[in-house]
Amino acid sequence: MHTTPQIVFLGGGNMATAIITGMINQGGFAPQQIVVVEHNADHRDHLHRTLGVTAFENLAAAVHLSPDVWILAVKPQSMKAALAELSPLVKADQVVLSIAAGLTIATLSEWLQKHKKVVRTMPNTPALVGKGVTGIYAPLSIVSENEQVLINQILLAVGVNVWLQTEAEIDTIAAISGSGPAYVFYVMEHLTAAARQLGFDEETAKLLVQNTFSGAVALADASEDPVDVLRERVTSKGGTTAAALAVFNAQGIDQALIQGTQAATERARELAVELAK
Ligand SMILES: NC(=O)C1=CN([C@@H]2O[C@H](COP(=O)(O)OP(=O)(O)OC[C@H]3O[C@@H](n4cnc5c(N)ncnc54)[C@H](O)[C@@H]3O)[C@@H](O)[C@H]2O)C=CC1
Ligand SMILES: O=C(O)[C@@H]1CCC=N1
Repeated sequence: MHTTPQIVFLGGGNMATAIITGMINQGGFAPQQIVVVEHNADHRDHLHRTLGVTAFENLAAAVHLSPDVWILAVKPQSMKAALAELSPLVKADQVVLSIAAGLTIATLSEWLQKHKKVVRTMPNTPALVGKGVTGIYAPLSIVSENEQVLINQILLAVGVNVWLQTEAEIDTIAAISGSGPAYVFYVMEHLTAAARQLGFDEETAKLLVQNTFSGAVALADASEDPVDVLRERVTSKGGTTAAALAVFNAQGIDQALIQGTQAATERARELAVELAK
């Protein structure tokens, strides 16, 4: 590994930009340590202008690069074509870290001419504001301790990391924290609609819901009590909250959450097969 690690991103869209922003603004990385290969000129300009990183249009312009870590940040559907170009440039001692949903280590390794040091991660979109959760699966026998430290440092720049023991856990973490922001937005969306039905205008409904969510999360963060205790504290006996919760329970919302996350896990497994083609 270089004394000052070098990182190359393949793809410089939303997620790569979020990670690079975190690496430079919070993670202690210098712009000189990072290069991006990105087809889109606007994305390249943005990365160069705002963060000072070098951005190349394609891998042909980047053949001289020899990074410690390649980060795969293109969409899953673009990955096969991207790896066909990348494959000849990857050396055995370099880590290839994927943030793409659904593509297994076996598939990525296959597309990289059996490259061994492949690490798989499952980020989530709050990474865009530095509050992400990233699941990381790195086969520990083939990724050194120094490499693990570097991977941890890169992803800590956009939130918290959870190191997983098996690759199968990437699918279950996808069902919780990967897709989870969508579940939260779903509840926010429908609570906003409920507020509209009760007569609030759009702006007030949004304000009520947004601040109720951020306030409740801040309270849970600040409190040592678990969320069920916090919930009970809001719920007066025979009061309004109890009336609402009785309906939620009767509708089986608790069970729906379990079944929904099971469906997400199953879909992740199916996607792995579909995307491998
Ligand atoms: N768990 C989750 O919620 C999330 C996971 N992800 C994963 O992150 C990855 C990136 O997603 P986004 O940043 O949202 O996508 P994006 O579309 O914003 O960025 C991808 C970029 O790759 C570029 N690109 C495509 N092929 C290329 C190639 N061969 N060489 C160079 N550049 C190329 C495109 O021009 C584009 O700017 C995806 O694989 C996705 O699965 C992203 C967001 C959230
Ligand atoms: O919906 C998806 O398939 C991806 C994985 C986790 C979040 N988005």
